[in-house]
Amino acid sequence: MSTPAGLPFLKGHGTENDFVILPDPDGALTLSPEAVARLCDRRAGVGADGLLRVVRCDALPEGRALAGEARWFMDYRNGDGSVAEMCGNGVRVFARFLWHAGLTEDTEIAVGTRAGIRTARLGADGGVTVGMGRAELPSGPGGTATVTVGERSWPAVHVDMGNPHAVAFVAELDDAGPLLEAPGVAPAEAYPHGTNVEFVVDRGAAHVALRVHERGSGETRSCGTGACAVMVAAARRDGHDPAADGRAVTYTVDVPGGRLSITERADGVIEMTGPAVIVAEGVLDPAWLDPAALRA
Ligand SMILES: N[C@@H](CCC[C@H](N)C(=O)O)C(=O)O
Repeated sequence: MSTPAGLPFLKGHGTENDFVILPDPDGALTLSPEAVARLCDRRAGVGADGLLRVVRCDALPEGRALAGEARWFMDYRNGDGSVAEMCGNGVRVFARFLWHAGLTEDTEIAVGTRAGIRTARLGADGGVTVGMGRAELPSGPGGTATVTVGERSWPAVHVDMGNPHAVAFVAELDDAGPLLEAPGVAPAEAYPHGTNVEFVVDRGAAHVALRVHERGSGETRSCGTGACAVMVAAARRDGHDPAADGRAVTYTVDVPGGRLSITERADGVIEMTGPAVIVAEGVLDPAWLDPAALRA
């Protein structure tokens, strides 16, 4: 009697924001939120903040419009199984995976995402630089918000990096407490689909540190889009606006899991550089997760 083959997977991280990577070039898998949450479960599953499904752009309805610009689509899911538009650390790990798996020979790789094309450049030192697009800072009532944890509240800046962020400058990173639940954010209408929340302190000139509570994942050790949102909020606060004054600016952003270097170029495009690591690869036991259940 032959045993059914299990599903191949990899595990990777970028500044300790960790991911289950599921190669699915032909888009044959149907990933329910429950299946994703099970895979990302840190006790009963593989364990991760999120999941990166690797699909050809032309094999996925959401990717088809991007197929002329990118071969691969990053289908990103949060640890609770919800879908998100973008994941900055994820794009670096995704690009590293494509190279690792021999799916590309290019060191500059266009990746399709729900927020559009992101281009990753693999460095010889293991670092990856990603063109993250331009930040949007909505003006008007939705441009600022109030973030609340327990009894404490802070004003926050709304920054859109393809996905939503509320950036709050605080005196100490511990001020927000253990972040066991999603911080409250008001007005709710500013974030109709929920938001990621970053707490930020200064470490020096053009150098900040953050903690993050990610929508759909909880507190994580890093968030690439969050770090970019923080960089932009800090730059505007410090009087820098490259797209307006033509002068690029670079910030160091420390996250609990490492360090990112983020530049806002004179054309307003944000570039983020940081590590991307493939940790392990293996096969899911078919007795634990029957691949047929994902191909239904
Ligand atoms: N960790 C990611 C962001 C993942 C998506 C986020 N939780 C959301 O729901 O928008 C990053 O590195 O950017």
